[in-house]
Amino acid sequence: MDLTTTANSTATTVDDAGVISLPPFALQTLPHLSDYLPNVVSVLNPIDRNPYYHPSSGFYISPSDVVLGHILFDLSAGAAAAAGDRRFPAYHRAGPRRVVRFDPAAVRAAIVTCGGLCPGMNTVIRELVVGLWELYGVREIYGVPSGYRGFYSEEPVKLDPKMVDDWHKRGGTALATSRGGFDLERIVDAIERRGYNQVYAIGGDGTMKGLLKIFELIQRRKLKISITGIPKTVDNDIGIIDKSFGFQTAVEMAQQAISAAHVEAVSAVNGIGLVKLMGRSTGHIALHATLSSRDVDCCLIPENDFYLEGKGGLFEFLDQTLKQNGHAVIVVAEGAGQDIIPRTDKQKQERDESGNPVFLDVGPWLKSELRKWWARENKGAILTVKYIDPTYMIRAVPANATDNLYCTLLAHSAIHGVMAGYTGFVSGPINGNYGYIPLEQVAFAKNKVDILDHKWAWVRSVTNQPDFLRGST
Ligand SMILES: Nc1ncnc2c1ncn2[C@@H]1O[C@H](COP(=O)(O)OP(=O)(O)O)[C@@H](O)[C@H]1O
Ligand SMILES: O=P(O)(O)OC[C@H]1O[C@](O)(COP(=O)(O)O)[C@@H](O)[C@@H]1O
Ligand SMILES: [Mg+2]
Repeated sequence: MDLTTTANSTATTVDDAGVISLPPFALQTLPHLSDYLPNVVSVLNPIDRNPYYHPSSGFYISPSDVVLGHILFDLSAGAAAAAGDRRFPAYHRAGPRRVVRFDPAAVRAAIVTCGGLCPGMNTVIRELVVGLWELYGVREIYGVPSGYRGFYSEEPVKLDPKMVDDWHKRGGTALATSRGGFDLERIVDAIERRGYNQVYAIGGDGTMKGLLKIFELIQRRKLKISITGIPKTVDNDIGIIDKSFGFQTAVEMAQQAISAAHVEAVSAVNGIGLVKLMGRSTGHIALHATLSSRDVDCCLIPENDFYLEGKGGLFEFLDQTLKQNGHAVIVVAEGAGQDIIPRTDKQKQERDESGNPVFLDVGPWLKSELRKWWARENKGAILTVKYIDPTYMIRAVPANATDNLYCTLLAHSAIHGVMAGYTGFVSGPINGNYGYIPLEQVAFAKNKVDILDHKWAWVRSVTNQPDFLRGST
């Protein structure tokens, strides 16, 4: 099939019999080394010669294998017509290619971890090392310490399967990570000087934005270096992919904090258990932890502004809940309520080393506001607020079994793509299958909680919390 032609054909149609033809998909072009280097080697995939594994007929992925970015459609004629000539993205499927564009003996691979921690980072590193070594016979694999700054300021660490053997059992990143230190020219100069021709960057949205700049400079310099990003974010704030590795582990860890808050709340007179969870600009952890716990009475996330006083506000809701149940559990994402916490202009400007906004701590602020409210409104009665902040505990742990498996598939997908000569891409699960996504898209695709969809409606029906749309309740 000629995918280019398919990608360019036209609109949704509804024929006389009411049969709907959906618009065709648009194949998302992946950058490839051969785009700017005409003479890149082509060799048969060394997996073919593996003495222990004989690839089956369907083992190699062809360039026309795709994963669809959208799998839900409304087939009613009206909806199809409304879709018009909108084309739906299709991504190249991840996996081994019959022909690779690197001689494994000539590969010098660099692995770097950037940004905040996330369960599973060590597993990804381990599987990159083991996969490159065992599947492709690569022997020159280096860990870049301390994030992006490590390229130009630290000595690399040579890695081999023996060294990384038990890394999947450890939290954090054995390579160390950091924020800031992004000096484009110095990083690319160092990559060139060290002779790396494959770079695997494990990081979040910031890392991907930086990697895009690295990729563009490498292209301008016409270097034979493949660049790939492995999406990491405990907050699950990266778009296009189904979810990020380590997220499930973090949600699981959050349960312990919520259970403790619940026990404290039910064991006190007018007890409120307040738990703050990670989520700088997205409330996925808070939302998923709430849905899986069932002990939560109110979930506050950055995507849904809330207010304290008056009709439909948090205090009114808590008043009712305490009267009804004698206790309440609140989960608040760290990025929630930032607009209503008083702050100075200087505080509003504050940024971390990577340029991320520095938030005021919503947990202690909310705890203090609850106490003030109670003192104002309920003179004489007891109120107990127990505040739990498990922040780093949910991300500084090893990945659970599901996340470990996910990390392995991610690492292998990345290796296969890079060995095939693709560059400037990110691997990730798309609707349950692994695909390659242009780095440019991932760097700017934000995954926010959609408060109009069913999942948030489910939170509201589980908690009965207000929607915080003033005047509507
Ligand atoms: N817009 C950007 N351009 C270039 N580099 C960036 C950009 N944003 C972040 N970075 C760099 O990427 C690295 C990780 O970013 P950070 O935001 O801390 O974590 P994460 O990648 O997990 O979001 C840091 O070294 C930071 O300097
Ligand atoms: O490690 P730090 O700098 O304290 O950062 C804390 C932040 O890191 C996060 O875990 C997200 O980090 P990333 O952007 O690196 O994925 C947020 O939830 C939290 O706000
Ligand atoms: Mg980030």
